[in-house]
Amino acid sequence: MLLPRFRFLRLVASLTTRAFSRGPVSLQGKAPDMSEGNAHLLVSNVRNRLREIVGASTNWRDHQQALADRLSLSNQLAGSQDELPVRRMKDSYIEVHLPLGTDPTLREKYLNYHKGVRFGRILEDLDSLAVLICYSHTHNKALQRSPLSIVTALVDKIDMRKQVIHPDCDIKFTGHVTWVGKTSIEAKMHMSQYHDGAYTPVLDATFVMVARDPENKRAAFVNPLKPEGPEEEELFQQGEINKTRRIELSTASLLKVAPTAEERKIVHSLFLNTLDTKTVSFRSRVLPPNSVWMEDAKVKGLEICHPQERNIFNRIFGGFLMRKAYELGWANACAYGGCRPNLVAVDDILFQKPVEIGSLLLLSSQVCYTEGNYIQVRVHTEVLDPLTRHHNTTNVFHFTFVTDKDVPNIVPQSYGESMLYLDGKRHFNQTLESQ
Ligand SMILES: CCCCCCCCCC(=O)SCCNC(=O)CCNC(=O)[C@H](O)C(C)(C)COP(=O)(O)OP(=O)(O)OC[C@H]1O[C@@H](n2cnc3c(N)ncnc32)[C@H](O)[C@@H]1OP(=O)(O)O
Repeated sequence: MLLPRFRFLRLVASLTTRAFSRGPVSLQGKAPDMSEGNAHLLVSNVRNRLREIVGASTNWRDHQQALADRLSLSNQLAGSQDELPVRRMKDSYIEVHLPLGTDPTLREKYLNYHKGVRFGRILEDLDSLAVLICYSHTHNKALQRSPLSIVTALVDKIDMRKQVIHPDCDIKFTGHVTWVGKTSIEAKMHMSQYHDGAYTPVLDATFVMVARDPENKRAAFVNPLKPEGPEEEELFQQGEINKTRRIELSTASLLKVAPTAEERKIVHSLFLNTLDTKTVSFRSRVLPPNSVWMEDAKVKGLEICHPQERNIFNRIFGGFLMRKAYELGWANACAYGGCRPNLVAVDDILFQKPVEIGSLLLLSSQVCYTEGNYIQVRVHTEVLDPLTRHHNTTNVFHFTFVTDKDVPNIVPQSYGESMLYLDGKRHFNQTLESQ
């Protein structure tokens, strides 16, 4: 059962996102200008299109040569943002189809055991689409290849509008650039599914991508964006607000500053609830009824990063990392709740460092916060250097799941776990607010 407030917020959100769901808001129902040939593109063609844009190798044995070829594009980078032509939102608008209803072979790739759609696959598609949107925004007709390496920096938010994605109905993705900084781009995407004679919204996603030089070493300028009309102005302003919010959240991170007074009270109350009243000891702890120690709500995994999962810049594809993290997080939520959870939101996926091909990637998922029938899961990934045994964090993922019945309360024991709990609570509250 959904929390009453949550249900109300979802309704508000579906009204506010309706304008976006029609495509770039300034188009007023007219077909977008598809001068770059992105009309009626199939998801299966997106990656090939990306390979063409950057000149990526299709065989691993050629990747060194492809990298060397890209190096020569460095002199095509703009020296400043002012040198680049201004773009409109409709310049980057794309519409991409995933014909699950009409292509049974494709369906097999997306089908899960429970006759639903593998959400991890959708995450991969969204990541590729976000990159294509950014290349459409930065497209320069005079150049055969783009000198820019566009990478995923952040999945700001993915809000589910529907919990069921049918495996046998066609899917449509639309999206475009909504905000631009100097070297970063915000892209919003919308996914809908054809069911009962009409396309209905399934999810809204906001990604932040960063442009780098051909070697993926330094940031590179991107074309400015000019919003047209009040609705595009609003989307652009929202992009500014999102940027400020991200800076504020990062400043207030529990990794940097102490919890607020309110949060300290929560932690202390959790601590008091676990004290053994029979002993006068801070050490003796008792698990309250219908609760699980945080320590017992982890699932871990390992991926060996093979060349097959590389992106167009010969690093591990961000979508692959998201799929693996999502599936681990889902499995953890499933084991924790004792039933099949549904995804409510993906929030604040940070791509801190690229993952090199050949890396040993350790994934660790933790149920970090629960409330009623909601489970907040954090997945942390790090690369292990087997020679030096050094660990390096590459990504942090946050997923909110809902189940049909209330789940046990998660209880932190150590101070570190309490911070994870508070961080999970912050993400959960943010999810509720944005719905
Ligand atoms: C062939 C089949 C595959 C086809 C699909 C292709 C898909 C390709 C997409 C990918 O797979 S990318 C792989 C996953 N992503 C990564 O590996 C990125 C890993 N992270 C990094 O490399 C760096 O953290 C990153 C480049 C994102 C940022 O580096 P820095 O922190 O040094 O950035 P810098 O300080 O130079 O700032 C550059 C811009 O990024 C912005 N930025 C940095 N971190 C950010 C963040 N976390 N959130 C939002 N914006 C951020 C920053 O504000 C600034 O924007 P503006 O110039 O517009 O002001």
